[in-house]
Amino acid sequence: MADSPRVMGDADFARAPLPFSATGFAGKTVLVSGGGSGIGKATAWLFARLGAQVIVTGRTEEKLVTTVEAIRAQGLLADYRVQDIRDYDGVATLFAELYGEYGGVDVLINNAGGQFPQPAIDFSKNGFDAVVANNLNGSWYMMQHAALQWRDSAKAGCIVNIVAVVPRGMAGGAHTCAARAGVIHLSKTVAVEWAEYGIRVNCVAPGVIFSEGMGVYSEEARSAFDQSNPMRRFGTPWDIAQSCVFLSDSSARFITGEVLTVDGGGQLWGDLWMAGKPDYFK
Ligand SMILES: CCC/C=C/C(=O)SCCNC(=O)CCNC(=O)[C@H](O)C(C)(C)COP(=O)([O-])OP(=O)([O-])OC[C@H]1O[C@@H](n2cnc3c(N)ncnc32)[C@H](O)[C@@H]1OP(=O)([O-])[O-]
Ligand SMILES: NC(=O)C1=CN([C@@H]2O[C@H](COP(=O)(O)OP(=O)(O)OC[C@H]3O[C@@H](n4cnc5c(N)ncnc54)[C@H](OP(=O)(O)O)[C@@H]3O)[C@@H](O)[C@H]2O)C=CC1
Repeated sequence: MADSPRVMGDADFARAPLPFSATGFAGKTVLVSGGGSGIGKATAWLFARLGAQVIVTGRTEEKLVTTVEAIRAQGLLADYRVQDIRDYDGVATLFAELYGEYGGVDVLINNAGGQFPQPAIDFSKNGFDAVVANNLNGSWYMMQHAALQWRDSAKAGCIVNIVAVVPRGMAGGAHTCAARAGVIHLSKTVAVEWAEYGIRVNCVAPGVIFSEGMGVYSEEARSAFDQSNPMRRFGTPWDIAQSCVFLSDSSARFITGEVLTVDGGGQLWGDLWMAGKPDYFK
């Protein structure tokens, strides 16, 4: 049971922890999946600059090494592990190793993922399965192993799942839309189940963010992306990194089960076709 509430006053406000203080994450270990590029790389950098020991994971060692070396060159703390998030046993081993080496992680930024653009009617079985395995199953394996470690070591924890803006669907990305909706509702559910362990679970839904990942899309589709929100521009990986820090810091200590949409208003105005707009809709 939580302590009885007490009205905060001047003395409390003078001392309450500041979010985004330059050393706010000192002594914390932050695991960022997909940290070798784009949003994950930016997020690893920001946590490292705020004092955290960051660990980046992904499938391609070269990208992880480049990220870790650049962060270390600034005198900051970074390490990497090669891991495919779709490998359940590998994810279990990753968390066991990090527990042995770093005493576990404090924050999981579940960012690894992606998809290919294609009209849903043309999906092959393997194509659909690969995207769901990547974004839903893989994200879940990471969430569950983080939570198991926190529960078993009686330690609080925080998860931020990077999803996508799915309330209106996502034309040309039905597979990823299904998977991300799954992650959002997994998050809302375990935010309740895991509150008793001191674990907060939130999502960040990025709109169009200009990252290395944009290379997955055709020039025709990509050239319309920046017109899919009322700000009429792309967001940056740094925009998403800051949202991840907000949700992981004391700024969000009373926030769980939430989806923070960071899309320049795209969910309210404009349309996005991941595989290009069919003539019928022009
Ligand atoms: C715009 C705003 C919204 C979001 C933006 C972002 O997310 S930006 C970030 C964007 N960043 C990323 O997305 C990066 C991460 N993305 C990825 O790694 C891949 O997209 C992945 C999720 C498919 C990984 O799957 P994997 O390693 O398991 O791949 P695999 O090679 O083993 O293939 C498995 C099946 O998928 C099929 N298939 C694959 N490509 C295509 C295609 N273009 N077309 C059709 N089908 C395709 C492939 O043919 C096979 O089926 P088959 O032939 O056996 O029937
Ligand atoms: N950019 C955008 O506009 C948007 C992005 N997103 C999501 O944000 C996240 C980051 O995307 P972004 O930075 O833009 O693009 P990137 O393609 O640069 O990032 C995806 C990262 O995830 C890693 N990854 C992919 N699959 C796996 C896997 N199975 N196991 C481990 N690592 C994996 C990739 O590394 P490697 O291939 O080496 O494993 C890569 O570093 C993704 O989930 C993406 O779908 C959502 C909405 C919009």
